[in-house]
Amino acid sequence: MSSVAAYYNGKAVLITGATGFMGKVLMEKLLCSSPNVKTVYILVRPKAGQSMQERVANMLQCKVFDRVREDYPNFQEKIKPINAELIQPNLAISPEDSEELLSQVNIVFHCAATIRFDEPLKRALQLNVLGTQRLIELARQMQKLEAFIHISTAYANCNQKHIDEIIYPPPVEPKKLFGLVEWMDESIIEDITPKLIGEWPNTYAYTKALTEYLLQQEKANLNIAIIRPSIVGASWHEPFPGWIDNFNGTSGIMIAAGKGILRTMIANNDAVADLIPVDVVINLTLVAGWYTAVHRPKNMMVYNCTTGGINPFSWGEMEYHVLSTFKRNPLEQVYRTPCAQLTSNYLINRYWIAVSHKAPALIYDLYLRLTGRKPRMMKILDRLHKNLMLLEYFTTQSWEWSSDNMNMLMGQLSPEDKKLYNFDIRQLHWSEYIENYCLGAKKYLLNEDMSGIPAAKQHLRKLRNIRYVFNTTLLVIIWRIFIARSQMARNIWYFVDQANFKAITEALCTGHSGICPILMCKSTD
Ligand SMILES: CCCCCCCCCCCCCCCCCCCC(=O)SCCNC(=O)CCNC(=O)[C@H](O)C(C)(C)COP(=O)(O)OP(=O)(O)OC[C@H]1O[C@@H](n2cnc3c(N)ncnc32)[C@H](O)[C@@H]1OP(=O)(O)O
Ligand SMILES: NC(=O)C1=CN([C@@H]2O[C@H](COP(=O)(O)OP(=O)(O)OC[C@H]3O[C@@H](n4cnc5c(N)ncnc54)[C@H](OP(=O)(O)O)[C@@H]3O)[C@@H](O)[C@H]2O)C=CC1
Repeated sequence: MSSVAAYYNGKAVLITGATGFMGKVLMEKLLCSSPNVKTVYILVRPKAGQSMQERVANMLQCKVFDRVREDYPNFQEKIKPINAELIQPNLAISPEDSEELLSQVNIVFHCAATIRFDEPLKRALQLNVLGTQRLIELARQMQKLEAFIHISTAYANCNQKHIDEIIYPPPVEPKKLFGLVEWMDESIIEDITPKLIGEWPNTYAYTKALTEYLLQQEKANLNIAIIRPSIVGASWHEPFPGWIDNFNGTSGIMIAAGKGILRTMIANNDAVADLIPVDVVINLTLVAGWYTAVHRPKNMMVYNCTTGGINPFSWGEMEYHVLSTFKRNPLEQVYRTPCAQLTSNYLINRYWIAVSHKAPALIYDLYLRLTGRKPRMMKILDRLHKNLMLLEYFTTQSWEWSSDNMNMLMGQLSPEDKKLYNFDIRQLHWSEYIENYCLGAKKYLLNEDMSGIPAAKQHLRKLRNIRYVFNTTLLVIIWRIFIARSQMARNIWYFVDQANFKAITEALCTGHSGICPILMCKSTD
């Protein structure tokens, strides 16, 4: 029997952020690998007019739970949702629920966070930093707690070029900012945000750095470990290849490229695209939970969970594999044929934005207007450009992360555990992974069926023909304008015309055509 799986059997586990991308995969893997886990408590808030119960019922219908549903049809009985809101005092957990958590929970996985790069600082502080502080306060009172695992990000310390598995002190004490959040007006906080976040590219990475430091300060006798994944992508193997459920980071950009909307973006072709499959992160997280609880390391362990130093992959390679996959397996009703390029030159990028993004969008929106429909392409582009601008910081630079603790953890595993909780990314074949990722985005994000590929290819052919006709018409119009305005152009045209006339007459007389069909002029032989 696997030691890690055996550890979780009979344990009560608390997960925050269980309705999110990583939380769902964590819950699924836990229930699948340790079906005798005692209880999985999940902190869930009501949202978008749905009660907590409705949200959980909907979530459990999700495809990601197909495997566990098939293997353990009663898995839902293990899940106990708790109404909670991380930005409220005491997490807004009722006294009864709180009592149950305090007496039962053995291990906490803290995944909840706002991951938006444009989150106002006040909200990011309230949720990411203060929310964690509140959870730690709760954890301190848990009588049977064995480990507390916090999910951070590999980019929390992106102001460093080489990132070790240690906690870096932030420029401001997190607790000093709590007061600010309480009394200062939101608009004033907005105004001073650039000054406060300093070298950090956004409020997300900044608050994640503050949270790591806070955990170190608040640790006391708690057994805490921090997991720092880089850019989390679709699953590699589990629960099935290519599973993804959001448009964050890479996924939205991939789809925009596949739809033919994205033609140019700022990125360094040679910079490392530090993508990590979600199942790798979750396997490492579960193993770290076991290790923290069983071995109780003296110092708080930090696990950088990245690929760049072990199995590097660049943005240039990413571009190649994404486009190649979408050419072979097109998305439905694409706007234009997928064709895009990465450039680190801002001028060239601006040029292509004007020529290849905005001009066609204006024409398309005009066409929609003329046919009585609502124009939408410029709106989509505005959103895409905003998104790209926020990601630029990450696509133009490379970082180095040490991964000694991840390697150490691997060394602790039995062959059986290594298989069951595989996080050995040396085995990852990028071309295969990216292909599955793109197909996963097609199937699970856009709900497109693979049987629609022949029709999608037909649509691509139609677009190609439209492009040929459009380009030829444009060329003729430009040439006509040129001829009308330039004597030299008229002379060339006259010369070509004469040459063609001669060639045709000769051919008619001799029965042999020496005309070059492309240039429509006589070949030189
Ligand atoms: C040239 C060939 C290209 C080949 C591919 C190359 C890929 C390059 C990718 C580069 C990626 C670099 C990523 C670096 C990231 C480093 C991150 C560090 C890792 C982390 O620790 S954190 C996790 C990452 N966090 C994020 O990624 C958050 C970034 N996003 C945001 O901050 C916000 O989403 C953003 C960008 C401000 C946009 O906000 P907004 O405009 O308000 O839109 P929403 O995201 O709220 O979405 C609203 C709504 O629309 C749906 N949606 C979003 N995108 C698409 C899409 N492309 N197609 C269809 N629908 C989309 C979205 O799901 C929402 O729907 P709802 O129903 O939920 O309302
Ligand atoms: N995705 C990525 O690329 C990376 C993610 N990470 C980290 O991994 C963790 C999980 O990320 P991911 O799953 O992608 O993020 P998601 O945005 O998919 O999930 C975030 C989760 O946090 C919950 N949450 C947000 N606000 C609150 C609140 N006020 N009260 C209670 N719960 C709340 C959300 O609940 P609700 O459904 O109610 O909104 C959701 O369950 C985060 O800590 C993130 O920083 C790290 C590196 C990369």
